[in-house]
Amino acid sequence: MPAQPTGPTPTRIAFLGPEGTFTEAALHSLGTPSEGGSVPAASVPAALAMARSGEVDAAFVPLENSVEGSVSPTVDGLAAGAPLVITREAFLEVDFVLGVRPGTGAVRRVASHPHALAQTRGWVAAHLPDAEVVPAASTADAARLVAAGELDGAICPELAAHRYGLEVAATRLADTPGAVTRFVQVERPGQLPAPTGADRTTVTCLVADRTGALLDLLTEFASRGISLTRLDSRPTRERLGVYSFSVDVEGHVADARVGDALLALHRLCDEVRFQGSYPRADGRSTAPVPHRVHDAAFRDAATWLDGLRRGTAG
Ligand SMILES: O=C(O)C(=O)C[C@]1(C(=O)O)C=C[C@@H](O)C=C1
Repeated sequence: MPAQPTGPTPTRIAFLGPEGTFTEAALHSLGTPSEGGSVPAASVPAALAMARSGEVDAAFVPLENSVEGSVSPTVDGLAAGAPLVITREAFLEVDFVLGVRPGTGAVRRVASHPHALAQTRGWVAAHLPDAEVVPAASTADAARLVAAGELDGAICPELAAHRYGLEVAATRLADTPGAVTRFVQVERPGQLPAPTGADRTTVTCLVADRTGALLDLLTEFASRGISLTRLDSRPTRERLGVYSFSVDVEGHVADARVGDALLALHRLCDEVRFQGSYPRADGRSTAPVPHRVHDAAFRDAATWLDGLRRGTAG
């Protein structure tokens, strides 16, 4: 069951457009936006910029796909620039059709979003071996370009083919059936969604280029019984070999073990960027954690230390 944020619902949300993208479908899966409430953006960076400037209340963007992995423009776009925090997420199963203008003969130039091209590489090699493959800003943008006569075929959601008046020439193009993309809503920092018991926290950490830096970082989570659900290393663009780590972990910053891990990361890393605690939407609850890292264990330990410092306990 999709989890809902507890803060005020944003009224205007920019999404990776144009109309007909998987991103739009995922946004609508969370509830029908009010009239004019969802605003198409030309790219992920454009959607994030609109949220940062206040032109919209939030941006809705793809973050990771079960077959192709992370969506780099989103991971990188959240790691740099004014802070944005994730407030909710959605999952959508993605499959693709080949959209063509009615009456099209040979498909010489076929386009889609790079993530979609990567997920249909095998199908294209088998069925359109001679076609030129062209990257597009999104799957729906590819459909729009085909409708405008600039390309012959779009690898896109069925909805986008219909939206741009294309004929569906082939279905089920995904090389790996059942692929799922995870989308996130990001907003300027404000009130956090309340903990639900099945939450996720996202942080990006910059650590000095030294032996064991990643191991040290992971140890802070492992030693507190915190499970990771995503780990990305991304170049900082300074020089070869310097990376930042973007991680999703189970739990909410309000949970003692997660808060304590973030304190440790703050001491350990050159920079820690908190990118939100929010309900997870995959319906999975947090893996059971040992008693030693329950909130009560942290409270007990703090009381004990306080007693030592006051000289009232031994
Ligand atoms: O182009 C779209 O329709 C998108 O929503 C983007 C996107 C992505 O970035 O991964 C979303 C899901 C699919 O994996 C392919 C493309």
